[in-house]
This record gives sequence, C-alpha cells and structure tokens, in this order.
Amino acid sequence: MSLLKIEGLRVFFRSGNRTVKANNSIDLEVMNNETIGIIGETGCGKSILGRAIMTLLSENTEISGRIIYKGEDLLSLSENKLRDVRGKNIGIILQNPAAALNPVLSIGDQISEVFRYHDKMSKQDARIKTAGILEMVGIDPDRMGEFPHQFSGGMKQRIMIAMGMAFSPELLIADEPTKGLDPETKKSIVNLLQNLVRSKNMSMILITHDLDVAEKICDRVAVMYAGEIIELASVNDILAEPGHPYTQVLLSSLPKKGLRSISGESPSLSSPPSGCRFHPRCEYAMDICKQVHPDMFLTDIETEVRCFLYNGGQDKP
Ligand SMILES: Nc1ncnc2c1ncn2[C@@H]1O[C@H](COP(=O)(O)OP(=O)(O)OP(=O)(O)O)[C@@H](O)[C@H]1O
Ligand code: NI
Repeated sequence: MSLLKIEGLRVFFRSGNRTVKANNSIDLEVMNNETIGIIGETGCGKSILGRAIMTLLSENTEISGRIIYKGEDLLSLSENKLRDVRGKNIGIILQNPAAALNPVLSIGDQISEVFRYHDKMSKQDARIKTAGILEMVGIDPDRMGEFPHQFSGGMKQRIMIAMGMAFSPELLIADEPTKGLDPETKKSIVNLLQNLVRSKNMSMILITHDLDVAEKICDRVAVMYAGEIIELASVNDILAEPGHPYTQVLLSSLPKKGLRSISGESPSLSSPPSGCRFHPRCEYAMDICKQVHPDMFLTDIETEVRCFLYNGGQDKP
C-alpha cells in the first residue's frame, strides 16, 4: 500500500530575475514499511525534497504538484492541519543537528516538548517518556538536563533521531543522519534506524551520500540529478547494475572503489542544460540527448531510468 505519493512536485526559488529550480517534476511513491534512499551530488535538491514533504520551506518558495499522504494532498491542507501531520504522522531528522537543536533549551526540555505538544502529556509523564526515548537512542537519561553544546556530534545526531522518532511517526524523513560521524558511531546510528524501522512498522526516506548506509537500510533508491529523479530501482539492482550513465559514474566514484570525481561542471539549477540535464557530462550523449528531455524508461530489469539509451531496447552502455 502506498503511504505517500508525490506527483509532479516542483519547488522553485525566485531571487531577482533568477529562478532556482531545486525540484523539477518529481514523482515518487513510498510504500508502507518501505525505506527509500535518495542519493545524488551535493546541491541536486535532496534536502529540498525532504523539506517540501514536510512543507517546511521558506517564504520565497513556489511549490506546485501534489504530495498525497494517505489520500490527502498536503499542499492543500491548512497550516493547522499540517502542524498535526508534522507532529503525528511525519517526522524529520534535519541535515544539520547543530543548527536544528535549540542551544538554550536542555535536550530533555526539547524532547518533552514534543510529547507535551502532540500528546498533551503532563510534564511528569513527558519526562518519563523522554527518558525512555533517550535510552532507546543510547543516551544516558541522567543527561536530560544538559544543553546541546555539551554533546558530541554523534550524540547530537542521536538527539535529533530521538526528536524525529519521539511521536512514532508513520513516515520518517532522515536527512544525512550519518554525515560526519566516525565509523563506530555511524554503525550504531545505522543499527538504531534499522531497529526503529523494523519495530515501529515505519516508512523512511533516507537522504544520504553514503552508499554503504543505503545498502544496509534501503529497499529502493532514487538517484537525483539537477532537481530530477533520473533513476529509481531496488537497492540491489542499482548497486549491481546501475542503469543511468550518471548513476554509473556516481557509484564508481565511491571511496571503496577508488575515488573518481565526476568530470565536467555541476549543472546550474537556474539554467539547466537543454534536453537531458546530464548530457554535457555524459560519455554516451547522442544528438537527441541535447534537444529532448528524456522521460523515465523501463529497463529489462524493471529499473526506471531517465535516459534515451533505454528508449526502444538499444544496447546498454
Ligand atoms: N531558500 C533558498 N533560496 C534559493 N535557493 C535555495 C534555497 N534553498 C536551497 N536552495 C538551492 O537549492 C538547491 C538544492 O539544495 P538542497 O539543499 O536540496 O541540496 P542537497 O541535494 O540536499 O545538497 P547536499 O547534499 O549538499 O545536502 C541548491 O542549489 C541550493 O543552493
Ligand atoms: Ni542536503
């Protein structure tokens, strides 16, 4: 069953006479209990997608399309109803915990606020719940009265996870939850997320640069390039047989396979290349790629790839 269905989502930022098209006609469905990974180069629009689903975007944003959550379009809900959805159904772990945590509130107060607000709990009950959730993410509940700056990066990340998880959301959006963590901490955060998904029957959208993490946690992976999804496949298929020329280069640039940076410039989001946005950097580019914007084509292993190489059964690169 589908939990979330995004249709034709566009997120544009206008500044002066420039329009930054951070998300361009995104279609994505997240099933019940599914973990879907979002990968792609820096600046391709991953975090904006996560924030758009939470309808957490700044004033100068133009957003269109549909974000259907359990039959209701989030983009047409009132701010009051949205606040409810954000608090009861969809949780988010923001990309930068240092900026997302309130520096002048103890972590216990920040987490208990979630319970006080959403579940209308008494102060006492909220503290008990907070202690429980801190324990779950591996933080000593005795540290509840301490402030964010007293915790290490990995600990802050755990606090963010605790906050994102506090009300047991049906969908969790986790934006780079393992970024900048040492291998040991990363491993425990991955285990933690995995356990949460299993034990709570939750769906998750995991934004990550880390393919190892995606491989461990995700069922499917969407690859983004210049504000678009250019490949969508099961995690095993994408790792074994990446379809899009961009995905192939992206995966071959992973550290474990030896660093190989992607040649050519990152695309501009205000004036992206014509036709296929990847064509200036693509070693297979054909004439059509410069002129026509490709649809998503289905490959013979049922992967969806936005590339003319898959239009009409031509040989794979
Ligand atoms: N408020 C804004 N106004 C204008 N442009 C913005 C705004 N917020 C984000 N952008 C632009 O939108 C694009 C997508 O940003 P986003 O944060 O989604 O990238 P990302 O894929 O998450 O990158 P990273 O991997 O570095 O986190 C970037 O080019 C960014 O500069
Ligand atoms: Ni980001």
